[in-house]
Amino acid sequence: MSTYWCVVPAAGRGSRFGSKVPKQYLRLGDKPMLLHTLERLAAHPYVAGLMLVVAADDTSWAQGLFEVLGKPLLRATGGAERADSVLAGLRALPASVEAEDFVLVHDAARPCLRSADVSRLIEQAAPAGGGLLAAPLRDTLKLAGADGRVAATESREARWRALTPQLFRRGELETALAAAVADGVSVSDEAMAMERSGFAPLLVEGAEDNIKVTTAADLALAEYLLSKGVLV
Ligand SMILES: Nc1ccn([C@@H]2O[C@H](COP(=O)(O)OP(=O)(O)OP(=O)(O)O)[C@@H](O)[C@H]2O)c(=O)n1
Ligand SMILES: C[C@](O)(CO)[C@H](O)COP(=O)(O)O
Repeated sequence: MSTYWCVVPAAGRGSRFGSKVPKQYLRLGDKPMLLHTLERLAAHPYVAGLMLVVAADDTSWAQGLFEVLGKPLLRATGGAERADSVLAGLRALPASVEAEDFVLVHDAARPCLRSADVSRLIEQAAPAGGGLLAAPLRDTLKLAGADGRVAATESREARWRALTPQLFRRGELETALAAAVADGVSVSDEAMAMERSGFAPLLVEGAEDNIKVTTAADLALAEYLLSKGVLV
């Protein structure tokens, strides 16, 4: 069975959350959010190892982590933007990870990841050359005007919310991200970089509860979901 390294961008400051410590280090139940995320990834049989990308001034417990649930954990230093951090993580992967090997990228801020979603992503997106977990929009979509009122109702037809993990070949993703960074284009996920390079990633439906913890309300929801033991 093929196994895949996972780059985990965890070098953000959590400015929208507004906590004293970056949100990925906040406790969720019995352990920090980041450790929930790392353990859920490491527990998956398809995951070979973890490349944790932390801020240059990170002095957290994560500096002393060298393995999670028996899977190796390496570390790289992140950059100003998420794309810079992901690129740094890709470049720091072991030489044994060939350019044509697939790698996963998963946000540290998404601790509610389901094992079944990782399996589905890999099994469907690898044969397709790469792809991402995503969730189809199910609410009516409104465009806000400057006055805070509805400017328009946008079609939700064929609109999906990008999640993570995302799965691409190491070499292709490194090239695509480096090109976006060099062009000064802000790419908010790996798929966008790949799209810029002319590749059409496969959309693989993932669970709506694979939430990205951005605000305090998200943290409470993530804690509830993790406490229920339903994320399989
Ligand atoms: N320069 C950055 C920015 C973000 N991230 C990571 O990318 C993931 C998703 O980013 P986001 O939720 O936006 O986290 P923050 O950038 O920390 O949040 P904010 O935008 O509110 O500051 C997080 O795990 C975050 O740690 C990163 O590794 N490097
Ligand atoms: C990668 C991502 O989680 C997909 O939805 C999202 O783009 C990250 O955005 P952020 O602003 O860096 O949280």
